[in-house]
Amino acid sequence: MEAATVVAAPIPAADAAAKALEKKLLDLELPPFPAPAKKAAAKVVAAAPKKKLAGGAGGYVLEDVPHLTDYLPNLPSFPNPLQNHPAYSVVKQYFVNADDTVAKKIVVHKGSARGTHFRRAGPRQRVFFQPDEVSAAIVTCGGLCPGLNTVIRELVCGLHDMYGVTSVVGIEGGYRGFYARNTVELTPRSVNGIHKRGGTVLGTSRGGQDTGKIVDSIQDRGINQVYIIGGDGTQKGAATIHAEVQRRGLKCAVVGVPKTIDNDIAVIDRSFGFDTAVEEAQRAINAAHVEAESAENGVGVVKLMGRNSGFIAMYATLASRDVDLCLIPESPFYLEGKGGLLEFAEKRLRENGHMVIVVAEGAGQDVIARSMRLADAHDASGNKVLLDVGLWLCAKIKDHFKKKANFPITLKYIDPTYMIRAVPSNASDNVYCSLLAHSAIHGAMAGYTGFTVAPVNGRHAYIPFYRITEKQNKVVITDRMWARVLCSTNQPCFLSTEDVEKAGQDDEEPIVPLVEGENSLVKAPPLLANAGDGAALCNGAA
Ligand SMILES: Nc1ncnc2c1ncn2[C@@H]1O[C@H](COP(=O)(O)OP(=O)(O)OP(=O)(O)O)[C@@H](O)[C@H]1O
Ligand SMILES: O=P(O)(O)OC[C@H]1O[C@](O)(CO)[C@@H](O)[C@@H]1O
Ligand SMILES: [Mg+2]
Repeated sequence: MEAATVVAAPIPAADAAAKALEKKLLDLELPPFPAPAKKAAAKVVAAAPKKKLAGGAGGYVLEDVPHLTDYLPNLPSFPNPLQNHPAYSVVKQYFVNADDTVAKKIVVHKGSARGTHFRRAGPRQRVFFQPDEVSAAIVTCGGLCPGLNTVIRELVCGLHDMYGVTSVVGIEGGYRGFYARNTVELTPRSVNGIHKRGGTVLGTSRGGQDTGKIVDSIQDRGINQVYIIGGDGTQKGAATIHAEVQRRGLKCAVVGVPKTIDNDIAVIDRSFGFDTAVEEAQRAINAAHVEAESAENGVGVVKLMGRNSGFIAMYATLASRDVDLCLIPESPFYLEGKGGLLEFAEKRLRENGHMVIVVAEGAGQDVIARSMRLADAHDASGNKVLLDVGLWLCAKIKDHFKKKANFPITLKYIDPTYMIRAVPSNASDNVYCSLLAHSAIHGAMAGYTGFTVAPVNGRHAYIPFYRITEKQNKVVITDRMWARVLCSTNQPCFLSTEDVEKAGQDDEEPIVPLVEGENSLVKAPPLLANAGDGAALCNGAA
């Protein structure tokens, strides 16, 4: 049977790109590998994070967030209007205790230190803004993510319904909208129903982060609460805005709401929209499976988002159970030779007659760059522009089987990357977004600033910006979750002992020494073979 490639919209452009890529791959006269282009210098003021740490008994550490009174000591406070709110006044213990904190690590050992804690999110007895004094602004930055509109809606409605705030504006088109665009008035009426739509009603962008101009705009417009919804880059920008607001002595709370479809923000449990994205990815995987099953030696390849972190691919694989091979940025792989991807594909096709491959867009970038000898390119925010691993992989697989006698394959490529992030959020993400927005509002009203709000071990917490931005959240390939994936797909793990050691170096928590029969297997199995040998960690397991 003839091998075929199906690429999702826009079909003509993608088809042309696929052909061009295939031609490049097969071209042996490659130009010399050029020096990587220098990353464009970010036009931002570097934030100097001032850590607010407090110690306690038993190795307890509170990594606290800034408060407006840190630099405006004489700010008056007022009773929280929620005390008289018909809905909330009947709730027993509605206000959180002043010293409630949330533990970062909840699995502890007898005698281990209590460790890092964050300030618990929620309404306080006293607030530092009168409702009619608040002038709030909301901005969305970076890529799209299901749930952006829900967060916007709940910020507007929450400010209005809980605290009686009526002055809320939207900043259009991301950070640059602060100084390049007019604001748009947001009312409960104007945002009603937007949670049923994908995208962001405010628009978004990358680049254009000019801290000086943004804070000028905040100051000129008299904005005193800024809600900044965005990913790791956005939160770094928010940190610089907060630093500048504080330097100018403005009474303005700067609040980050973490958004990332890739789930690459550290510390937090998961990001909003992630659930929806995984659910949507199932539809593409199902389609790939149906196509693959219906053809002789059918191969379905699905590319999912995940620039540096392969969480969507990992969870979509685990949820689907139809996937034979999951490739993520954190786990290097190789194609040729014993234990390589092509050998595995051949084996799986001989056994099952079809296979499904899920590949995160950031997987295998080094391998592709080497084979194509391409230079690095970056987007307006300084993020690396990725090479299309999906098209590359399809070309390699097709090429491999073309050379095999009596082994025709039918390959279908599905690229739903933008489809999974453009959909509206599902029910559980909608609830999550609402709580997130409410926690953000309570924090700002209580005078906290310079923080990101998110669940940590199931409890909402206020986390200092530096904690969120110092490191990206990545799939730990030496962790149980990735082992579960390997066990479910029975794919090779491709790792050398060196790779495993390197992966272990990033582990944040010290590894507890293994005690045979307690926290380790009684008899350690031969874990991994050398690269090139490629024996799977979980091959043969159920
Ligand atoms: N180090 C930084 N300091 C200040 N601003 C930054 C920094 N990195 C990125 N930004 C700004 O933050 C905004 C969003 O950044 P970026 O495009 O990287 O998306 P993101 O917030 O990381 O979201 P995602 O990656 O999930 O799409 C851009 O306007 C960008 O200029
Ligand atoms: O094409 P855009 O809008 O720059 O976004 C693509 C990137 O945005 C994300 O969705 C979020 O960072 C990544 O998964 C993806 O690489
Ligand atoms: Mg990012």
